[in-house]
Amino acid sequence: MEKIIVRGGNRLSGIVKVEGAKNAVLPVIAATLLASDGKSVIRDVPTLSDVYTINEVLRYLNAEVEFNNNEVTVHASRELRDEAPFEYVRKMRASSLVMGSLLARNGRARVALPGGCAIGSRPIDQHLKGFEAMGATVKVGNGFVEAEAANGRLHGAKIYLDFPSVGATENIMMAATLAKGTTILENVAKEPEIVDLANFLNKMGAKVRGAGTGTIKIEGVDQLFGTEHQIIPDRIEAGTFMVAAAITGGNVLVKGAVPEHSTSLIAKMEEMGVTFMEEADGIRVIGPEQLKAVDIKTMPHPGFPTDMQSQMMALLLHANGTSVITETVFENRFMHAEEFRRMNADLKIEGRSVIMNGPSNLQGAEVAATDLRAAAALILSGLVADGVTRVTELKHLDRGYVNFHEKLAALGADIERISEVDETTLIETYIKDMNA
Ligand SMILES: CC(=O)N[C@H]1[C@@H](OP(=O)(O)OP(=O)(O)OC[C@H]2O[C@@H](n3ccc(=O)[nH]c3=O)[C@H](O)[C@@H]2O)O[C@H](CO)[C@@H](O)[C@@H]1O
Ligand SMILES: C=C(OP(=O)(O)O)C(=O)O
Repeated sequence: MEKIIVRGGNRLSGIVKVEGAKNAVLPVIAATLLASDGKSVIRDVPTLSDVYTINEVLRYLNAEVEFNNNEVTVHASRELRDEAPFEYVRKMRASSLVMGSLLARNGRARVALPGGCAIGSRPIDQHLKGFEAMGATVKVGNGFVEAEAANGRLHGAKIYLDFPSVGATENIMMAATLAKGTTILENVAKEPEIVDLANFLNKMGAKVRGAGTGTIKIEGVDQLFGTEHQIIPDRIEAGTFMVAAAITGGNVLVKGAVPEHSTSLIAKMEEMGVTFMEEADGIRVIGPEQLKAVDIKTMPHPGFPTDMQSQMMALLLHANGTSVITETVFENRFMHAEEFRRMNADLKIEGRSVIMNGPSNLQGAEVAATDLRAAAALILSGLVADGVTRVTELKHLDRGYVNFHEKLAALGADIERISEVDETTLIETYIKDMNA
């Protein structure tokens, strides 16, 4: 079993470079399927397990995919298969983002239902509502969603999302690019990753307007073409390193971080006493001697991002006073709270809120990551806990962070990643050797 081992107490200083955004690159790679002519070249692609998974999905669908030196190249001009099986969607929910592209390209798509995960039930009803409005017949059965466009092509429609879902906005936007007529999508997600996808689609020849606002208008075109694109920096990875600097009272330049992508996070951390300085190539973050308690409510962008909620919990546990975090985006994104409690955190869960009395006298312990952000958050707490923290279930961390422990070590953290052979494996090997 792999573990990250952190010994708390070091202040971080230096420079850390942010990777391309996971949540931008996954929909962009899914969108490359829309190009029936030419190759797409995507730059600044992070070497994350999720990227390898989406590449495998595309290969299964009959696209040619290469991934070298942070560059993904996709040729999708051959005839594509219609189906994304469960083995991929189970590994990564975002695999369901190929549905919009497949439906647009092939007029038909069959994709395994993603199901829930550690942070909530995560239905895709809003994606399906959009496809139906555009003329698709949608059937759900045997663990799959099957959608088929009448006469093989979707048509434009006016669609109002019940909630500004990131995935639904992306999936419907991709489906609408090749539809006949104009689609008007209202109450959409406004995340920077939506804008990045729209920019990519437009470079492919699509006509998408309004990304980043509450209404997106997509005029369907007859064909899309491969193009080149550089992925935006990962604002959640950047935010995680901002918290790392702040929690240790350190001084770190987060290179590549875009201030406008992290407005709500920076505002909250400033309220806590953290200093931010915009520099030519990033944001410098300076942690105070003592952090102040604040309240946080997660919201769709430009509100406070749910993907920074667990890292902020680590920071608030270290702050002076009572803080409340309210999670409004996912109904069950507090699994990490129990792990923090194992580190002696003083916190109480009340419905959708967690109340913390800080500063907690955090103690090192063995804790298990429950999702990718929880993994990062537990490591952040380990940076200031008394003694040694061991974090397990690192497969979650590898979905969203490239060389996380190495980047922290370069900033001065006492951290290593080890591979421990567990006792059962040792006994099994011993018995095998005895019998040989
Ligand atoms: C790969 C990717 O980009 N993942 C991000 C994306 O996930 P994802 O696209 O799955 O998140 P959504 O914005 O769709 O989900 C937000 C909420 O809406 C609900 N919902 C969503 C769709 C739907 O059809 N019906 C429905 O009820 C979900 O259950 C959830 O409670 O946005 C989330 C919210 O910022 C982030 O935490 C994820 O990191
Ligand atoms: C929840 C996240 O990702 P996903 O939607 O891919 O599970 C995340 O990036 O924090």
